[in-house]
Order: sequence, then structure tokens, then C-alpha cells
Amino acid sequence: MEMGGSIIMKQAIHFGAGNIGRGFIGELLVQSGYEVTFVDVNDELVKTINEKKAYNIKIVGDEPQTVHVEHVKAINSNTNLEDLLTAIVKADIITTAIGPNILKFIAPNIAKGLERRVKVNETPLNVIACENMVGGSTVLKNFVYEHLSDEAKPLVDKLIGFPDAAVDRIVPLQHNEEPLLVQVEPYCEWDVNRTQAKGEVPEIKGLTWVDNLQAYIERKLFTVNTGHASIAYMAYQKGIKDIYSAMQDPEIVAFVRKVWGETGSMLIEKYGFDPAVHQKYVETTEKRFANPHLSDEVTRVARGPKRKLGAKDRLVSPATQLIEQGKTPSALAKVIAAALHFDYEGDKEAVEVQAYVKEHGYEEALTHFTGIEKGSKLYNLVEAELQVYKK
Ligand SMILES: NC(=O)C1=CN([C@@H]2O[C@H](COP(=O)(O)OP(=O)(O)OC[C@H]3O[C@@H](n4cnc5c(N)ncnc54)[C@H](O)[C@@H]3O)[C@@H](O)[C@H]2O)C=CC1
Ligand SMILES: O=P(O)(O)OC[C@H]1O[C@](O)(CO)[C@@H](O)[C@@H]1O
Repeated sequence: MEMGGSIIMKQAIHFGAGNIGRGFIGELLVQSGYEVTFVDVNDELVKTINEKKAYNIKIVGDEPQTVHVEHVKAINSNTNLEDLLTAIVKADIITTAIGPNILKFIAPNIAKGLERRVKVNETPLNVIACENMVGGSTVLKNFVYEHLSDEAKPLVDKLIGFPDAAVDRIVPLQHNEEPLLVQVEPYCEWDVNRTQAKGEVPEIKGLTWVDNLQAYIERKLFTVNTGHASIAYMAYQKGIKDIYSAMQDPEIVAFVRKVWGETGSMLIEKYGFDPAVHQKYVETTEKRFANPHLSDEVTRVARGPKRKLGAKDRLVSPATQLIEQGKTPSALAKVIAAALHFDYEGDKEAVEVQAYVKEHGYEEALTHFTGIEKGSKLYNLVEAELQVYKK
């Protein structure tokens, strides 16, 4: 929109100015005509964004490219809550990429902002959690509602949508001399559930509004993330440090193909995907993992084993669903066992899991972290795989 010669941009608030925030969601929002206000608790990062007001993204692949992203600023929500609440009142879209475990911590501030907004602004607004999880925006919504007054709830129900999303782009951990630079892979996919959105859905470059998100998110989570996690946990046991090197190991490649055979069979039966189309998706994923220009640490991809061992996450959920279909998830059982043995001391969740294993043993830990019932078919499959780690 143009007024008196100056362009008025749409306003986006994005929680989490990290790799996905700057290297994926922020970029697409700016390219779609939004000014992006990043919200973060890392004061140095917030100050640098406000000082530079722009950053670069390096897309690394066979045809490298640099994208310059402008129209960005940042708020530290710990020290400048008032600015955040004012921004929420005026926002045209809110997105997050902070990690599934952090959603509950941003919910109180989002609730405060929405409480203020719905009294003065009747424009619908969508809040999209862009995390590696099924139903992330719904989880955020439930946390937000815990902090809303009874008076605000009906208005928030009417005006504020929390459409769930699937996001896919590999952005490794990195330390660049240029502080805001992010190196990313060329591939990206962002699917959002249209049926949960409020108002007219905005056109955002790279965002596809879909009516059957569950199929998209399960295909992504149980192919990209299950495959990635399988490679990472197996590579860790072999002392391999990065994903590219793991993809040069024929045993690991053969293994992850077996995992994809299992998850593919579950997805094809459940959603009716065309097997040839699904196979293409798997092959694209395998190529992405073998990108020689990305240096992605095994410990990053394996991070958070407690979360990744959860019943609804990338390992146990497809394994359970395979069993329900009368199949045997042998490869997935091996990965679950390897995840229980991921003893990287630099990962808080790994330390917690290992402490539990040490005190209670693998079998109790298996039930404790995955919810898999003792004596069930999946329990027995994983238990057999755990014997290797007891020697
Ligand atoms: N890195 C990747 O390749 C991908 C990551 N994801 C998902 O995106 C999410 C973010 O991942 P990354 O960007 O890799 O992590 P990251 O660690 O690079 O970024 C997270 C950011 O959130 C900030 N943060 C932490 N607590 C906060 C709070 N209370 N309020 C505001 N900001 C806060 C951190 O300071 C950090 O800047 C995760 O859910 C991850 O699973 C999804 C697809 C790809
Ligand atoms: O970000 P999480 O859930 O810890 O898991 C790492 C995974 O996320 C990604 O960063 C992106 O999907 C993958 O590289 C990897 O499978």
C-alpha cells in the first residue's frame, strides 16, 4: 500500500530469530511484502538485527546464491514487553520457529497481546507455529487459551486462527563471521492448514495453503525427519560426525532406505499416496541429505532425544502405526534403541535420558520415554535391539 509517497508494509511478528526464523520464514515474509519484527530473548541477536536492519542468506548447492533480506527489526520480549504487545495489536500475521518445548513460554505474552488486540482491532489474524511437530499451532493455541480471560475468549475464537503447519528446510548450526548470515539448502516447503485459518488467507511466497495438512505433515515428519534422525542416531554409534559423511557410508544408506521402506508403506496405506510419487519424494530427500555443500552435525540432527522418542514424534508414531497396520517396524525399532543410547554430553535431553537409563535400565527407560507398553510387539522388537548396547 502506498500513502503520500511512502510504502506501508504489512506487519509480521516472528518469534525466534534463529536459523529457521531468519533463514526461511523471515525471508519468505519479507519477499511477500511484510516488514518482519523478530521476537527473541537473545539480546545480542536482537541488538544486531536492530543495528543492521538487514541480513544475508546464502543458499548453498550446485548453484549458490545470496539473498539480501531487508525490512527487519527485533524486540527482546524479556526487556521490552510493551513494544511486543503494541506490535501484536497491529500485526497482520504471527509466526514462530523457537522449538516445540518453548511454545508454552511465549504463550502468556501472546495471550496478553491478543487480549489487548481483540478489544480494538476486529481484523482476523493467523498465528502459525512453524516447528517440527504435528499440530504445533494447536498446541500453542491451547497454551495461549490458558492465559486468556473468559471475556476475551469468544472474541479470540472469532478473530484469531491458529492454523497448523509443516515446514521443511535444512538449516544447520553455524558460526559465520557475518553475525546474521544464515546458510541454507535450496529446498524449502511450507504447508499450512487452510481450514483452521481465520479471514481471507494471505498470499505468501513459498507458503501453500492445504486442506489435508495431516497427510503433508506426516509425509514430511516420517520421511525427512525420521530419515534424518535414523541416519544421525546410527552415525553417532559409528563415530561419524556429520550427515554428509554418513551418506557416504553404504551401510547407513542401505539402513535409512529400509526405514523409508517402512514409513513409506505406512503412509501409502494410510493416505493413498501414489507409490511412484512417494518414491520420488524419498529420493529427493536422500539427495538433500547428501548435499556436499551443507555441513550438518550429527549431534544437531539427533538433538533432543527425549522429544524425538515421544509417542507422537518421528520414531515411535510411525512404528506404532505400522504395528496397527499389521506390519513389523524392524528398522525403526533399531533406531529407537539407538536413540535411547545417544549419550552425547553436550545435549541436555541426552544427559537426562542417559541418567534415567543408568538408574532404571534400558527397559524401564523405553516405557518411560516412549510410552510403549511393556510386553507389546513394539516393546519386544526394541528390547531385542537394546541387547547390543548392554554388552
Ligand atoms: N534448523 C532446521 O533445519 C529446521 C528447524 N525446524 C524447527 O524450527 C524450530 C526452530 O529451529 P532453529 O531455527 O533450528 O533453532 P534456533 O535455535 O536456530 O532458533 C531458535 C530461536 O528461538 C529463540 N528463542 C528461544 N526462546 C525464546 C523465547 N522464549 N522467545 C523468543 N525466542 C526464543 C532463540 O534465542 C533462537 O534465536 C524448531 O522447532 C525446529 O525443529 C524446522 C525445520 C527445519
Ligand atoms: O529440529 P529438530 O526437530 O530437532 O530435528 C532436526 C530436524 O529438523 C530439521 O532441522 C529440518 O526438518 C532436519 O534437519 C532434522 O530432521
